[in-house]
Amino acid sequence: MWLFGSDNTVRCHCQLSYQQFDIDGAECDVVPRRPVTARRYHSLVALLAKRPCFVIASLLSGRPAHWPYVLHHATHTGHAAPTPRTTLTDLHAPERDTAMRLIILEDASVVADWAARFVLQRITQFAPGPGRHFVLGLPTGGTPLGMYRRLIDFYKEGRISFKYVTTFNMDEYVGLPRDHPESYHYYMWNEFFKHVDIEPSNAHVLDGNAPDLVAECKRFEDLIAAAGGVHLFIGGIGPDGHIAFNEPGSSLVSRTRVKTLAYDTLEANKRFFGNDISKVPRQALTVGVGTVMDAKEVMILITGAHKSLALAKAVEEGVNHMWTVSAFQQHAQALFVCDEDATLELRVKTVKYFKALSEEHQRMIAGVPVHEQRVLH
Ligand SMILES: O=P(O)(O)OC[C@H]1O[C@](O)(CO)[C@@H](O)[C@@H]1O
Repeated sequence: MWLFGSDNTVRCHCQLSYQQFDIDGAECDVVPRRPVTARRYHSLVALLAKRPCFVIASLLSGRPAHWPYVLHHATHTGHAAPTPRTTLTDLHAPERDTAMRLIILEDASVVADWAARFVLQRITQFAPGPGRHFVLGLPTGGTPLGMYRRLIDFYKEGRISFKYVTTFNMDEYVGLPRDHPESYHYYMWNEFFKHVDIEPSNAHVLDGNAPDLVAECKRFEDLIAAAGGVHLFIGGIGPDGHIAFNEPGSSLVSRTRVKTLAYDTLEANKRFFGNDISKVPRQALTVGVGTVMDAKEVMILITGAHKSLALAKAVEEGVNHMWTVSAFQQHAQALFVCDEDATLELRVKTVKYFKALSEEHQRMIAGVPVHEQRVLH
């Protein structure tokens, strides 16, 4: 057995490694640069037990040069060890197809409906129950409102339950009272939580009034880890391409922290504060790009012409910390779900390409088992 670990770390001896580690057959330790979650550790161990050859786990999302991998030598299973001919493509192969999918729908209401159906499918197929919670990351803002309304409809129709769902919200303003109509606590409770059967103790929103904001951010990360990580993180973006409140220039491996909001964000959000920019809180607590990247799957909702430049930067240009949502090009399972208006700055060929896949995209909300959903990118 070549794998050693504890709840918090994974370390293995291997014959193959990547980039900064010795390559060419020399045994070496591969130590992730940060702890892995207990859930990831356990699922890795489970995979090692099942797979005949070897398994690679990406432990830190981001640019390939920063991805440490755990390579499993198959000695303990009695199968052949991987050979040094393993290609970079093999090293990047995830459990399922890797795909950045752009799903282009008619308008904002169709986006809301599609997103809600996607959540319905994911939760239903996961079959949550006691001791088996589906973990959902949630956004606020105008864009996801329609999705929440559809989810409430599904709940009322008896098609979905949130009893065994744990949620983590992306962000919260600093210093805004919890009962302020623009606080994200207030928003989540009024727009969603109070209408469904979620246990309030399972619905986590950062506390922007905590006496120690840094400790609050750490507590939030710890809670996510204790929940076993996020299955599906849903996000919204700002017109400047920020995800959650990861403003332009944020680190693409950032974690939950305090952020000072950019002028563009204050401008964009003043509509919620009587169009008075001075009333918009200057700071927020936000999950980091790295926090969202850790989710198994990410769905980003983008509607309206005012987000079209951000969408183009997100999917057509390179990964760039000035458009933090572009980081999700490198996520193994990222969906950008947008309306026609948001495609205005995209190239015609980009739009045509992704629209040609729309039949496959529809399968994602049609009850087709996840493992049968192959997008031929
Ligand atoms: O959907 P809207 O109203 O454009 O708001 C999006 C905003 O919400 C956020 O998700 C903040 O919570 C940001 O990403 C963005 O500023």
